[in-house]
Amino acid sequence: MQEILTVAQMYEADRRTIESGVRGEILMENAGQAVSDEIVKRFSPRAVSVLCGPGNNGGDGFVIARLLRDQGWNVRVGLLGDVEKLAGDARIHAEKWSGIVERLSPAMLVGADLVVDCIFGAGLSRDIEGDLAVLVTAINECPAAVVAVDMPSGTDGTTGQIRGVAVDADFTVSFCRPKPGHYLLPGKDLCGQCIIRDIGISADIVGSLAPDIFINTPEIWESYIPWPANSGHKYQRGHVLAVGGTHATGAVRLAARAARRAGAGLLTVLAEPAALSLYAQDAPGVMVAPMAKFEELMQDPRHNAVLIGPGAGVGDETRKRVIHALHAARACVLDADALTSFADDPSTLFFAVQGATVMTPHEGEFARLFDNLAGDKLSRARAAAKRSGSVVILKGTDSIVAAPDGRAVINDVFAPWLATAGSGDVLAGLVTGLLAQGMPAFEAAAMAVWLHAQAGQAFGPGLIAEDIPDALPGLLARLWQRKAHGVVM
Ligand SMILES: NC(=O)C1=CN([C@@H]2O[C@H](COP(=O)(O)OP(=O)(O)OC[C@H]3O[C@@H](n4cnc5c(N)ncnc54)[C@H](OP(=O)(O)O)[C@@H]3O)[C@@H](O)[C@H]2O)[C@@H](O)CC1
Ligand SMILES: Nc1ncnc2c1ncn2[C@@H]1O[C@H](COP(=O)(O)OP(=O)(O)O)[C@@H](O)[C@H]1O
Ligand SMILES: [K+]
Repeated sequence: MQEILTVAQMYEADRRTIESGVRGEILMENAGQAVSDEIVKRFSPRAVSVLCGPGNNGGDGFVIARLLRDQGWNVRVGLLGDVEKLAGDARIHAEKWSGIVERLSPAMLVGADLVVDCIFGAGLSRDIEGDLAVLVTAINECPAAVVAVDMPSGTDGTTGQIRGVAVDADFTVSFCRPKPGHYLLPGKDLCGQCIIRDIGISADIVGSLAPDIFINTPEIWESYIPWPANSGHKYQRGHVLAVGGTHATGAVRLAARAARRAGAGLLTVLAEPAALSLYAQDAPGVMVAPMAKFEELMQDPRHNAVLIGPGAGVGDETRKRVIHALHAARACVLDADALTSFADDPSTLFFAVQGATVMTPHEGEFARLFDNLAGDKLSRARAAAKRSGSVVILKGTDSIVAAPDGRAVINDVFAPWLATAGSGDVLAGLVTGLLAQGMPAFEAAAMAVWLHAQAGQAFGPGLIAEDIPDALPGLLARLWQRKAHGVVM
């Protein structure tokens, strides 16, 4: 599992490592070595300016400068403040640098082919302002390639937010484990390629911090995938009830296809008489029933998963069905209109949550339901999961899946092609299809986000929502191969 550590956890890992007998000076040497290795891998010797701040991020810079100069590079070093004011490991390494230390200013960029940003890392504590802001803007405007150490200066490691201004790096080398800010926007974009290097902090020490944020990889959920048994039949793969709207019928048709592709054994769309034939004619494998039968069908325990929201319409009818499904303790996926219908009274919705429930808001829907939650995306998603008692998928490029018990994953797959109408409906269907087969809510939500992102990335330009369900068999086959034969993805 690829753990993500908050900045506070990273400092604690550092502290415990030093307490266990590894000197901080060595960790800093290892950090500088890791960055200089990554630089040398990518560039031939050239004019490099290493820009150092007043803390340990700057200390890393002095190590990088020394190691590059030892390999024949033409290195300039600039420092914010005086060497005499540096403390601890940064001071030790600054004193090992025998070259000139210039004042940190945009003049450092003149003639540089490569800039190493060691101004601020994890210790960024306020907005970058004044002359420093001018310097950061100059870094972003100069033609040199930019390597950020730990974090692009100005990007908050925990939130990914810009504090004033931030360096826009070509690549970022960080240490031990990534921080949320490496994956949350805009941090993710500012990092460029993100490389995480070991610097001597053990896996045991990382484990002792009980990390509960992870990158969304198959290791998180693959052991929960409900693969059908050889002796299985369709009723063991769950029966989805999908509440279809009368007007925007495409939404549930997309969701239904995704739920079936995800493996749901049966799926029935409920709709008003005016729309019933549209759903019936859409795909031969879909069953339909009149909406008037909703409550009756809900009495049959075989109808074990319910999708409400895409194209459902905002209002009383949708509210009633949501509450009914939640009270019946069915696995529920609530999306779009099912969420917006509770904008005026979210606590009634949260109070009704009992069984496996997944809410899939985009930022707009999220704001309607959780209007007083502020802060970064990860914290808001986690707080929303706690408050609602449901698994929350807060969608976007950096989709978060958060569980009420505190676990969270962040999507790390770039797939901008997914920003297309109907793509969220497909995601909701995918989650429902997995829940119907008995997959636990957090794992089902995380797997659905992964499949969705992988499908988007694999299909690439030209993707429309209809393509996503049809990309699933290939991805599922890869997961199956991985289980059956240990094939690496
Ligand atoms: N385990 C690991 O990962 C390891 C990490 N290591 C490295 O250590 C780095 C963390 O070092 P760090 O704690 O010294 O913090 P750092 O980022 O240098 O900044 C603090 C300084 O900046 C100042 N300052 C802050 N914001 C400011 C602003 N807006 N405008 C102006 N000033 C501002 C702040 O001032 P203060 O708030 O105290 O007034 C303080 O002086 C980490 O990123 C990694 O590179 C490795 O060496 C080894 C192992
Ligand atoms: N730039 C992007 N990169 C990756 N995924 C994206 C991007 N923009 C949107 N998505 C994904 O596409 C889906 C869009 O959902 P939503 O906004 O509900 O659309 P719709 O209502 O049209 O179906 C979400 O799963 C979201 O995570
Ligand atoms: K930095």
